[in-house]
Amino acid sequence: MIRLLNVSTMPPGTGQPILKNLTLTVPQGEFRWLLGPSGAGKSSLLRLLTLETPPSAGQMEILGISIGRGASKGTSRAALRNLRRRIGFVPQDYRLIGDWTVFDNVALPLRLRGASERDTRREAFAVLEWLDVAHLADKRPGSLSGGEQQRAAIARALIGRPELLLADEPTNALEDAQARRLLGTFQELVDMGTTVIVATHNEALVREAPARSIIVRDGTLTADPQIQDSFAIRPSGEQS
Ligand SMILES: Nc1ncnc2c1ncn2[C@@H]1O[C@H](COP(=O)(O)OP(=O)(O)OP(=O)(O)O)[C@@H](O)[C@H]1O
Repeated sequence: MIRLLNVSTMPPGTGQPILKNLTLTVPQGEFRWLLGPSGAGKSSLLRLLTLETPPSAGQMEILGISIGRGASKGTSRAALRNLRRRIGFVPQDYRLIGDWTVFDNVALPLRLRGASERDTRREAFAVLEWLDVAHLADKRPGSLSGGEQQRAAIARALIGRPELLLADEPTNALEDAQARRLLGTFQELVDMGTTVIVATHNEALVREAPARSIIVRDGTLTADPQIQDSFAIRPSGEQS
């Protein structure tokens, strides 16, 4: 469950809020598209939800944990660290560590949790295979194509079986078939009780899997005109 009540964010040096008075609830196990024009605040909202940017005002609760103003002031560091490990994030710029292999990048969330090397290998290869990049496990990210890097970043976000998955434009470097396959993965996660929020400009993808949307404009939320009951992938070829 995500709950925001009148939340604003003001990253250091900005002087004014980027996100203003956001009030929002997303129940556990639901899917939301995160939509809005370029510069509207989608990435900023995801950074708030991944706890990278603390709220500057308002109240916020993520996966049952209340996040205080200034983050570290209101919630203990240990609680924030534990909470971060329950969240999977696919950043727009992938943020793969260039000196590490794809395998080590993808394994990181499990290693941070203290998983055994055997479990880490098994899980890492399972997600790498699922995303069709297992053959690249020993390569460095710099030698991969954009789409391969994006799939490695998605694998890293999925490996810990997160309770909350946040993805920033996760299909912009993917081919259509891969993007459609990713929709299937989102569906599986939602079926398992994961909350999934995906920022995208890909209107065709949204048409293919209509769902409720969080719509951001100028740092505020606007109403979703097309309320869908639940995330549902349309059979191929069906038109809206
Ligand atoms: N750290 C920061 N300092 C100053 N301004 C920022 C910062 N982060 C974001 N902004 C500004 O906040 C606004 C929202 O940016 P954000 O990246 O969240 O938009 P977006 O909806 O994700 O855009 P896009 O679809 O192009 O990725 C923009 O005007 C951006 O310049």
